[in-house]
Amino acid sequence: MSHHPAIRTEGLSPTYTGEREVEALKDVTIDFDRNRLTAIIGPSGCGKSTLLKSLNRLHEIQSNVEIEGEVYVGDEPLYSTDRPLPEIRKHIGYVPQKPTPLPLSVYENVAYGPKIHGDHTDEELDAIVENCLRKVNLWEEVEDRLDASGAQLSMGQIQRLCLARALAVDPDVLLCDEVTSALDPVSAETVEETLASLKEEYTIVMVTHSMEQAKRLADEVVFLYLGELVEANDTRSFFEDPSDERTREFVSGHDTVEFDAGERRRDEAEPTTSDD
Ligand SMILES: Nc1ncnc2c1ncn2[C@@H]1O[C@H](COP(=O)(O)OP(=O)(O)OP(=O)(O)O)[C@@H](O)[C@H]1O
Repeated sequence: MSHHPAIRTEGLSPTYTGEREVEALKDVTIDFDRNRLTAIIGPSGCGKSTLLKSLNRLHEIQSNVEIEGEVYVGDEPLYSTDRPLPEIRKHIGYVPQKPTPLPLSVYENVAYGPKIHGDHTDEELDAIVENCLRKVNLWEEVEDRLDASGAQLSMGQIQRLCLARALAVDPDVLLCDEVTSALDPVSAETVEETLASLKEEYTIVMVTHSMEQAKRLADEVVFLYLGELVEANDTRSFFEDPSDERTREFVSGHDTVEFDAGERRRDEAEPTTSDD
């Protein structure tokens, strides 16, 4: 347990309400340490996306969800609060799986958030855009086409543009939902390198289906199984000396477990809406 987590959950139990109720997470209490990259892994349907989205109340946009428990961003509660949601969300950037630029220029994709959230001069905006594009190692590739449409970039460049867009409002925490899974191997590697450098400055929580990626990038690993937090540990201990039998099984032959758990979940409930 960290003494100064950037973000933490306490007894978090989100339930999707609909024709059939699904308790997607069961009483999950976890700290996400500052300036660390935490990978959330586990079989299909175990609640990875739900946990990630609970960390900035994103699932509320798409689904009927009832939340028990709380998320704290620093000391501030995310759920039992009167503060406007956009103000809280500003501290928690979210990057989805599918690289999706806004239908705007490269420059405006990054400037969009700061323009909404603050009162900046043109010079300040220029500096924010350049700084964020440099942080994601994209500046040199796009500095001569800042006015071109963001959609004209390659998929790997777009994903780094999305990261730059998330950084532009100066968040503390970055939530990354399988951000390399839609990319070719070379682009995925570039995005991984970017994440590795960003964790020096930000707290990153990342969902991944790739154990190898978790091993390469993560400082901490969180393993979920059927909505339960089974094990959370530093990456090395997690993979070399897992303490729970389910973790051992997953680490040594995760494909089988993934199939079984996915089937069980699908039997339990059919989601009414997709969250992907
Ligand atoms: N919008 C929804 N409505 C109802 N149930 C949902 C909804 N979204 C997810 N669920 C259910 O909640 C549980 C957790 O889903 P979640 O998407 O968080 O898992 P996951 O680990 O991210 O899965 P995957 O690896 O397949 O993306 C599953 O049983 C799923 O069917």
